[in-house]
Amino acid sequence: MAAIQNLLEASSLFPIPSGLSFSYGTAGFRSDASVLSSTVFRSAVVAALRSLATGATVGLMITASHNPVGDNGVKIADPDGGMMTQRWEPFADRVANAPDPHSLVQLIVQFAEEEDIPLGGMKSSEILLGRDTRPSGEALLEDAKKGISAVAGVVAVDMGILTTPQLHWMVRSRNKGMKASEFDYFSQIANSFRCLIDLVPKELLKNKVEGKLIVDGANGVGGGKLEELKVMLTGLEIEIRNVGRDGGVLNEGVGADYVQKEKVAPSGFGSADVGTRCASLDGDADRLVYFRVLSPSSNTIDLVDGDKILSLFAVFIKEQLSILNKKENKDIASGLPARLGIVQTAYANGASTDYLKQLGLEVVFTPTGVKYLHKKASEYDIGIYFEANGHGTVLFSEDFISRLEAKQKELASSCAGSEYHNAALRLLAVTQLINQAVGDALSGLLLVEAVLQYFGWSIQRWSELYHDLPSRQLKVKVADRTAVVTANAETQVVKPLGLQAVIDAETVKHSRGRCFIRPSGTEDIIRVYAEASTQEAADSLAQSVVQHVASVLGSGNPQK
Ligand SMILES: CC(=O)N[C@H]1[C@@H](OP(=O)(O)O)O[C@H](CO)[C@@H](O)[C@@H]1O
Ligand SMILES: [Mg+2]
Repeated sequence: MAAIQNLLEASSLFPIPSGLSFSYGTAGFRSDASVLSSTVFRSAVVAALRSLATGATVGLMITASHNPVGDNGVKIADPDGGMMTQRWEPFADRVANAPDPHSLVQLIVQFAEEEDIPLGGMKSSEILLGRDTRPSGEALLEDAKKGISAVAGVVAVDMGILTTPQLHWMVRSRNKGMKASEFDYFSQIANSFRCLIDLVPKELLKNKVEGKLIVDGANGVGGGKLEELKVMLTGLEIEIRNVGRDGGVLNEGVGADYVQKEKVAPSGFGSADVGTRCASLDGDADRLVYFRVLSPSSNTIDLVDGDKILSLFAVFIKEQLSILNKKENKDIASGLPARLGIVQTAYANGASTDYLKQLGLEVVFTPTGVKYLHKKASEYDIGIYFEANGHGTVLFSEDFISRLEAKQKELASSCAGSEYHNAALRLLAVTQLINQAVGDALSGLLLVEAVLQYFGWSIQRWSELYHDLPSRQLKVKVADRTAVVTANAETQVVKPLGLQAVIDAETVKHSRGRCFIRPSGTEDIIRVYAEASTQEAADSLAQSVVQHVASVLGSGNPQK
């Protein structure tokens, strides 16, 4: 068949580098950019098959997020704008590692048969392509285009340089038959932000949140995009630094991952910024953390991480729901019942979980990686999920949105402008503002700003919602990280046998001690996380577990 011959010829131009193996991991394939040509080509083939299988538009993003500038990566967005279904990950792995074009094509033909995917070009579909600002992105994007055109019937639409969440948003919008350009993205979030600001209760306007927001763009794609968005915003003063134009290197001493893991101010921030509300994006702008520089003489910060962003959103949404469901609300026959769920991972600070539970909220845990959190959050009417590192969003079920729209209409005719009506309008604006496809630093940032204005809170007041337990994260390089197998949302080691008992024995030595280890899905290391009532105790717990891990698994080399 011509289609098969075509695929065979195209793939023979992309030999896989010898001695390497690729894994779809926590968030797509990532590696040194110089070895990724064949992986990107083959991932594009997988994306094309995915779009034929679903009969819908699929996305392919070239990014390595917070990794160093020399790395790159590729991930696939499913038709709903979320991460590619986990069911296809083993196939993506086999495709990436097939030793030669013949075995690759054989694998594809067999999979296409099993999944009933038409390979002969009888069906047509499209892939939206995006990339971040990495210098290697341009050439890799060309490789992706070749992968797509190797599959008959599928066309590539190059959307240019984008943040990862923009691409996911576009895929989702396209498949819903909605406008899906970058301008549409900016318009939707700028308009819904304006709507939330207009709905700030007048009596609270006097508590106006002081001063401007300063944003660290990680020298990545987010800073430039925020500059474009900024001109469409009213009611917010933003200064953007580390946009990547003045010689700064992507993710080097800057960005959300650095700020969250090192707990220091990014480069370009210093004594002049003490006390100011600051935020940091990661390299592809799907993560967001806030911080405040504490002292003119050091770069220590008060970190306001993903757990606190989650808590802020939870408090706000809970308040709007309780306004709508007030017993004395005579204007509506029934309230607006909603199942609100909070989703965290084991990296969530224990103090945040305690706080959220004290608010009476349902908190559940999943393994690391937004693909797990997102899925869990989508089981609720409103699901709020965040990783401590600042990746997360708020998901609203279709059913809840239609009930909310109906309620809004009902209130508009019975009591327009009442607190009930305003609460419904606020929730509707949140459904428009916060990215429904994936965690998005730009839309998350605008929701944080709108909620701070609503409450009239400074960053300091927000940060005082609860006090983080001191924590420490370390990495250990070991001979084979896959030797570690975990269970219970990664909080327990099941293999190697005996290691969990050793971790437990160290943990009980410390007041409020909590510690777990897991193999990273994005780096060739084991991560160690420890928490305790003092920083010294958290450090010492993490350090001693690092040593045990190294001695059980071989070759320890603790790094921050
Ligand atoms: C501790 C940590 O921050 N882990 C990150 C990191 O995954 P690892 O599997 O831990 O390397 O990158 C993922 C993708 O960005 C992100 O989802 C996750 O939270
Ligand atoms: Mg990222």
